[in-house]
Amino acid sequence: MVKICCIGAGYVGGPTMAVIALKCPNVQVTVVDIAEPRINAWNSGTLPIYEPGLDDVVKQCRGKNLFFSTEVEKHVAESDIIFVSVNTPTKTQGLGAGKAADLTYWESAARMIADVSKSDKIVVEKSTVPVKTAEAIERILTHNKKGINFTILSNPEFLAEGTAIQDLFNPDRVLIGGRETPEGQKAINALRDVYANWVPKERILCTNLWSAELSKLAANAFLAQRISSVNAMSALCESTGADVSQVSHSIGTDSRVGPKFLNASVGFGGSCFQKDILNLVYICECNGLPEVANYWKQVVKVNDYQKSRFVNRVVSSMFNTVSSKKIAILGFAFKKDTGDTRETPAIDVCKGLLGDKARLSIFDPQVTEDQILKDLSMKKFDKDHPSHLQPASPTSIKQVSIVGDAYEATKDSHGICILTEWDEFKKLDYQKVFDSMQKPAFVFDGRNIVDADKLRKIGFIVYCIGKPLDPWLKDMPAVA
Ligand SMILES: NC(=O)c1ccc[n+]([C@@H]2O[C@H](COP(=O)([O-])OP(=O)(O)OC[C@H]3O[C@@H](n4cnc5c(N)ncnc54)[C@H](O)[C@@H]3O)[C@@H](O)[C@H]2O)c1
Ligand SMILES: O=c1ccn([C@@H]2O[C@H](COP(=O)(O)OP(=O)(O)O[C@H]3O[C@H](CO)[C@@H](O)[C@H](O)[C@H]3O)[C@@H](O)[C@H]2O)c(=O)[nH]1
Repeated sequence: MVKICCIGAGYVGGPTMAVIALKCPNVQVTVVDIAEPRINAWNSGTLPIYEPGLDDVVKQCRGKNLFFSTEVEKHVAESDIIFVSVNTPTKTQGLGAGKAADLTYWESAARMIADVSKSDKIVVEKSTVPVKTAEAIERILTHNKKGINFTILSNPEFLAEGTAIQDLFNPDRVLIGGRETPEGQKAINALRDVYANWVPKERILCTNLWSAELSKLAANAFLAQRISSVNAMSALCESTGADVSQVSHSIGTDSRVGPKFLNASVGFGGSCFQKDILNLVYICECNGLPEVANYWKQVVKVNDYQKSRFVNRVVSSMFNTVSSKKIAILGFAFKKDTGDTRETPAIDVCKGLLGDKARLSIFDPQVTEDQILKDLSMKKFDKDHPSHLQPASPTSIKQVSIVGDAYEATKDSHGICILTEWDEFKKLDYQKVFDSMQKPAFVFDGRNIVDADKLRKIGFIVYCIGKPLDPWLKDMPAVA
């Protein structure tokens, strides 16, 4: 029986390995992590991450051919294939701080693999890493060879949170990169055989190591670039009376562009896009390509601009001050169907409004009070580091309250900011909401999910990203 071990039981390691276990009953899969609470949660009835369909997959194979353990060294030593799916966050200190990937966790995993291994291993990069990382990892693995052969593969993950299970069941492609040597090709074939249990052959792409590593960064850069492009257009739409949804639709019907991933928003979030683009920028700079670096840097800059534009719109619409006004924040996760808040635009929007002395009442159906308070007190980039490096307990913030439903959040408020596209926010009784609010009552829809005309009929002043402006909003001072 092939034995797989995955180091890192996070958003990628957990779901990915659960699906491999489900689809390959003849493979034994063990997911290991140094974080004991996380492993305990994987072994309990309440999984550590919220992902539609995940509970069901885990229930079907946990205890049969899927195991979660903190005995990292033991399982690494016993396995044939080792996936490494640890964090690769943005460096916060030292050379490349604020841009380069922090490979501390990867390096310590690689050193441990080298130390405990007693038989040949295939080591698979599952984490997103800078191009050429495999070369460095190879050096670590072979520094004390003991006659063991380590073959390194790059197998980046393309799942998106909220749809992880569906993405893993039916991936657009699985990418495997390896050395162009007989050992490299043999390792590629071994991993291809695992995926071939459920992924059609033509969707398993095999490349050299550097193409696979770079393709992951390039894929995220291209995806994020689409969002920044449409968000840049949204600003122009608001100035001209064009409607960004109509513009997106018109562009997306060109089969060369395609219709997906063209929704204007308050900005993209999530643990990957910003981190991976900054990493790409750093790699370009290190390779003496400042023009290429600046091109990609602009994608992040436009995203920051979109978030501050949103805050400015809220403040300027409300007589240029939100001081002491209650603002309801509906949604804090970076997208719907996840409880993940890493790099969520809600953090920057809330901090911006707090900077103008607003009182915030925040509701998200999947994010806990502790998490929101931690996020609002944490420094940029700290969030993606393991929890033992984060503030132990959240500090309460005077102007912020976290509430249990949308009606409580909006009661007596002056304005509502919709920051996550949860389905339940589309179905609220907006007449009831309006009746309970201060007047004039504002809705700032950062996800373009409400029926704006219906809300206007009720009496709201409504702002939607990239849509023709209400007369009220047009008359307010220009937004930077
Ligand atoms: N989250 C996503 O949607 C997604 C998608 C594709 C790729 N990725 C990439 O996958 C990687 C992991 O992302 P994630 O979201 O799963 O992160 P995560 O923080 O949810 O999980 C990483 C886990 O690794 C553990 N860990 C760190 N060092 C360890 C060590 N030395 N030994 C054992 N365990 C260790 C941490 O405790 C943590 O539980 C990152 O490189 C990320 O860029 C993420
Ligand atoms: O048209 C769109 C699409 C997305 N978003 C926002 O973009 C962010 C990222 O969304 P999404 O890509 O769906 O989620 P992630 O889980 O971050 O997945 C991305 O990042 C992963 C980590 O690398 C990759 O594996 C995935 O392929 C890639 O889609 C979220 O804030 C979305 O709200 C928009 O604003 N407009």
